[in-house]
Amino acid sequence: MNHGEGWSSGGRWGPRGRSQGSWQRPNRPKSESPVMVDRSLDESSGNRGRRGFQGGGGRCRQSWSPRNNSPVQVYVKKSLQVSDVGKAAQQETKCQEDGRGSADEDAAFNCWGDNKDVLQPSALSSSKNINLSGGLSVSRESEDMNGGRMSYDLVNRMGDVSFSRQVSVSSSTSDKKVELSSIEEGDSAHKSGDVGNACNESISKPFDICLEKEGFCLKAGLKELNAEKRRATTKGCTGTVIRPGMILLKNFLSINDQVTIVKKCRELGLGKGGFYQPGYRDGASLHLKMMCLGKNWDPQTSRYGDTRPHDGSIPPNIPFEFNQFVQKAIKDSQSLVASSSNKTKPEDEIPCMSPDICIANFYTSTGKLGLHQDKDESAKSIQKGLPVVSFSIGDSAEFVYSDQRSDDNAEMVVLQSGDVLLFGGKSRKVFHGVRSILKDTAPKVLVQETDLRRPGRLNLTFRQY
Ligand SMILES: O=C(O)CCC(=O)C(=O)O
Ligand SMILES: [Fe+2]
Repeated sequence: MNHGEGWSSGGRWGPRGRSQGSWQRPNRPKSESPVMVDRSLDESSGNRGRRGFQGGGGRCRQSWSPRNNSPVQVYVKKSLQVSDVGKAAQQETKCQEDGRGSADEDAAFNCWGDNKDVLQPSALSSSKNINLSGGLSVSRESEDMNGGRMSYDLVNRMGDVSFSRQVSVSSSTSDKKVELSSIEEGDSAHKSGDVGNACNESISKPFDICLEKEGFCLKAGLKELNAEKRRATTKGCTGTVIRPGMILLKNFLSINDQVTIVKKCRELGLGKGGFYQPGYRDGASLHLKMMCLGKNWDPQTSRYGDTRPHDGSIPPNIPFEFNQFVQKAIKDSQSLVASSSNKTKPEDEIPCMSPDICIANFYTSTGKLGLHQDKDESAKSIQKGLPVVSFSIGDSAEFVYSDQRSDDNAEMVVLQSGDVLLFGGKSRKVFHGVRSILKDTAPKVLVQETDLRRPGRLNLTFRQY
C-alpha cells in the first residue's frame, strides 16, 4: 500500500493523510442496490453495488437498510492521566506547529487517556430500498438474547429474494445500470484536512485500543443492549457495487465477529509488534495508531519488510479467523457481482486473494487519513487487481474515494461498524481516505462487550503482496 501517494505533492496529504483543502460536505450517495448476503463463515453469497463517481457518470451503488442503534447512553470517564499531561502538552505544541486544530483528542489518544463523555444515539445511514429479484441463498448466524449463536435463513432464496435497490442511475464506467440510494451521513461538519502533526517518535509502550473499566461508568441496560444486538443481527448483510471493483458489504461482520476481532487485535496490539504511532517521511505523523500483521509496512519508505525498523519487532501472523472472514467477503462480493451483472466471470472484477498483509489502524475521534492509493504491494498483485479488503469496527467513518488525487470531487460513503469494503479490479488503484470519524456511533453492545471504551474506529485492511 502506499499511503504516501497524495502526500508528497504540496505536502498536503499525508500518505495516510490529509487534505489540503476543506472537505466538502459529504456527497450523498446516489444509488444503491443492496443484496442480502450471508454473513456466516461457512456459507457465502451476496453482492452489492455503489456508484461510480463524478465525471459523467453515474453512480452505481446498491444499498440496504440502515443500522438502527438504540438510544442508549453510556457514560464513560473523561480524563487524561496525570502522567500524560506532559505528553499532551507536547502534542499540542506540535499540532499547533503544523496547523492542526485542537490536539486534545490526539493527546488523549497518544497518552492513553479517554475522552469519551456520553455515547449518543448513532448518526444513522438510511436508504430507500426497492425490491429486486435475485437468487442468493443466504443464511447466517445471529445471537440470541443470551449471546448464544443461532442460525437462521435470511430472505434471499432463488426466486423469492427481496433485494433492495434504489434510484436508478447508470455508471459511466460500467455497462450496467445501478440504483442509488440516499444515505444520511452523520452530521459531520467537517473540518478541512488537517495536516499531520509532527510526531516522528514512536511510543514505546504499546497502544491499548481498549481501556480498562475505571471511573464512573453507567452501563446501558441489559435489555437495551440485547435489543440492539438483536436488531444488528436480524438486519442482515447486504451488498452494494459502489463502482466496478468496489464492493460494500454492509453489516457483514456480526457483533460477535466484531468482538472477536477487537479482542484479538487488542491482544496482539499490546504485544511485540503491536500498535504504535507511526511517523512519516518528513516527520509528519499519521493520525492513527498502526499495527501490521504478516508483513511490516514502513511509512518512512513505503515498503514492506519482515521486521519493523524502529524496534526490530516481527509482525504477528494474521489470525486464522481473520483470513476466513476475508475469504468469505471475497466470495460474497463475487456472488454479488455475478448476480448484479451479466458478467460470467466475477473474478475479473473481484479476483481471489490470499492476504499475507494486514494493516490495522486505530483512529481516535480526530483521526483521519488523506487520499492515497494503496500501491506498495507487488506490481503483480496490483496489476492483477487483487482486492484490498477493509473491515470497519467501532465508530463510523466518512470514507472518501476518487479517481483523482484531489478530494474536490471525491465521493463519500459512511462505513459503519461491521461493514466490509473491497476494492480490487478496476478500482484497485482508487484514491481513498478517511475524512472523519463520526463520534459515538459505535454499537453500544460492542463497546460493552469489548471494553472498547476508547472512542474511535478500528480498521483492518488485508492485502496480498
Ligand atoms: O481506514 C480506512 O477505511 C482506510 C485505511 C486505508 O486506506 C489504509 O490503511 O491504507
Ligand atoms: Fe489505503
